[in-house]
Amino acid sequence: MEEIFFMNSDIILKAEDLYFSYDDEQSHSLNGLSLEIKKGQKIAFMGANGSGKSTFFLCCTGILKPQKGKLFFHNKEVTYKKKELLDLRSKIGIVFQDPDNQLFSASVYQEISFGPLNLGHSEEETKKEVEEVIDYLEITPFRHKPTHALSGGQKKQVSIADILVMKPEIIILDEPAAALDPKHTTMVNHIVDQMTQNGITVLMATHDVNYAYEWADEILLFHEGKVLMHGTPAQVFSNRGVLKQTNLEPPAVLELFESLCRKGILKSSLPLPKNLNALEKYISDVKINTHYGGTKTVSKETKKAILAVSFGTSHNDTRKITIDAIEQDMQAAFPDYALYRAWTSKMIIKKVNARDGVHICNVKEAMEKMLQDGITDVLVQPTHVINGIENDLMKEDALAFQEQFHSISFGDPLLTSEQDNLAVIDAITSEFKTLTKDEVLVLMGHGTTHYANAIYAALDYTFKDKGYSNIFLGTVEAYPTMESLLKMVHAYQPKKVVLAPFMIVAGDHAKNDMASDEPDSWYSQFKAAGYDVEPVLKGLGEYTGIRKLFIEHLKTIDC
Ligand SMILES: Nc1ncnc2c1ncn2[C@@H]1O[C@H](COP(=O)(O)OP(=O)(O)OP(=O)(O)O)[C@@H](O)[C@H]1O
Repeated sequence: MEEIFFMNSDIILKAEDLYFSYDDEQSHSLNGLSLEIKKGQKIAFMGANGSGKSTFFLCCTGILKPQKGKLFFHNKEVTYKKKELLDLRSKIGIVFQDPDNQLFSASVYQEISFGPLNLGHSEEETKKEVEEVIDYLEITPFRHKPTHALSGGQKKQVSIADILVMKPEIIILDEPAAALDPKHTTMVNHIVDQMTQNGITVLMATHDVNYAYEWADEILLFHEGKVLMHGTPAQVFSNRGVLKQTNLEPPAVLELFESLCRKGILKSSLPLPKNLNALEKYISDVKINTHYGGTKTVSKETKKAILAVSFGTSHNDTRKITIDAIEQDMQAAFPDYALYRAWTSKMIIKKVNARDGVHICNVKEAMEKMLQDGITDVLVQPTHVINGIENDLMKEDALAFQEQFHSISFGDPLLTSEQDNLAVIDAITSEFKTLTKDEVLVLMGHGTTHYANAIYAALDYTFKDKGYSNIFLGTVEAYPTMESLLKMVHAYQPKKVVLAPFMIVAGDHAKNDMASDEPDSWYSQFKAAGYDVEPVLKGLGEYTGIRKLFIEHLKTIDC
């Protein structure tokens, strides 16, 4: 019986623990590979030579059969039975790196018509399909040449035509620009763009970091036959550790952007530029405009708004005294501005909607709402703690509306400058004035894989530098970890540990990971280490000093 699994309907292709060996299991070219591909996405497969990308592609099209593991296409397990393979190959097409491995007919027409005829299409149908693709891929000028007499670029066009004529759902391109000159590379890239616009899912193996960074929705980084990391191009290319491990360099535009930030020419709080044009725009905005973003011609009437962007929380108790309180302070400080709210966590928005019937806008929806309300100038103030992934994505979403507003300006997240760090230390120490020398305060930050995570360890250091040797800052998801905190607290030898969230709200993490009785909560772990432990369920949004700092960030951009 066919095995049908429940999966997210967006997932078109899924690999589960695939193993493949070319040499009777002496070595594994696929080594427990698992991945999921969403429909309509542009996925770049990257990684060192020999990391298994092509082997995976050959398994997807049934040219190779994995020795272990499962592959699903549209939720259905690929069984590699002969009958099924023909159908699979008409839906998942592969364009090989070397066209000579693909083209085997004498003429261009014969070559492109082979697939449809093989699928049983009539001569007439096939002719129509082939002519369409010849026209679409601009093959007409060399359509009468024998295939062996074509140039490398022309052969590539024909090998793409071979696949496109089958109207596949997924196209796999194995280094499509390899050995092509810049003109033909641009042409192939253009064809790829058209394919994705037409809803085809494109999987592309490439070593071109600059192209992948700009083109892909997601990068899958292969290493030794499995996926080492996957994520948006910004997430993957910000992780220098994994790039080094997979022999990749960061894209030039990112290196240049970081260098300009280090020199103080650009603010590192800007979203990562997607390409050289975006970077150029940042640079030209520096000269002419302290804001960047809005390009719409100034209208006589301006209508200003603040968009307060938070991660969000499903805990109404903490929301009222943190996010709501911050927004109330913003409104009080800027009475002439309309105030809008957006949250960035899709999961929380969904949860609140289902539970309370309340719809909270995401950033895009809030921008659309402001447009409808006739807002011309927007100050976007995140309540994010650090300049991490959430903040970058939020800016990308807001800037998608760049052309429709006169100006869009962004306030910095909580911890952006040296002064911010000192102000946050002040806000926290005034909140915990009664802390004695026998007691330590351990703060729980969120933590992220983004390089901005370094701020947590830096702030922990600054607490000590400013004389607060009994205040420690760790994170629930990254470094500094609970393990480091236990060591550091142990070295201090306190009588009591006070725990508090270093997050805007005292929500799930504070209630569960920090303060609950669960054996792996921070409360239980410090308790088990022999300390008297007092959790304080107070989000940073409740601290007057923290709310004040967000208002100052807003005032900095309102000029
Ligand atoms: N036909 C083959 N016979 C034996 N071993 C092979 C064969 N093809 C690939 N391999 C081995 O399988 C491993 C994975 O190779 P694969 O071609 O899948 O990597 P890749 O990530 O596509 O590399 P590249 O970036 O160089 O195209 C390598 O160790 C390679 O030597």
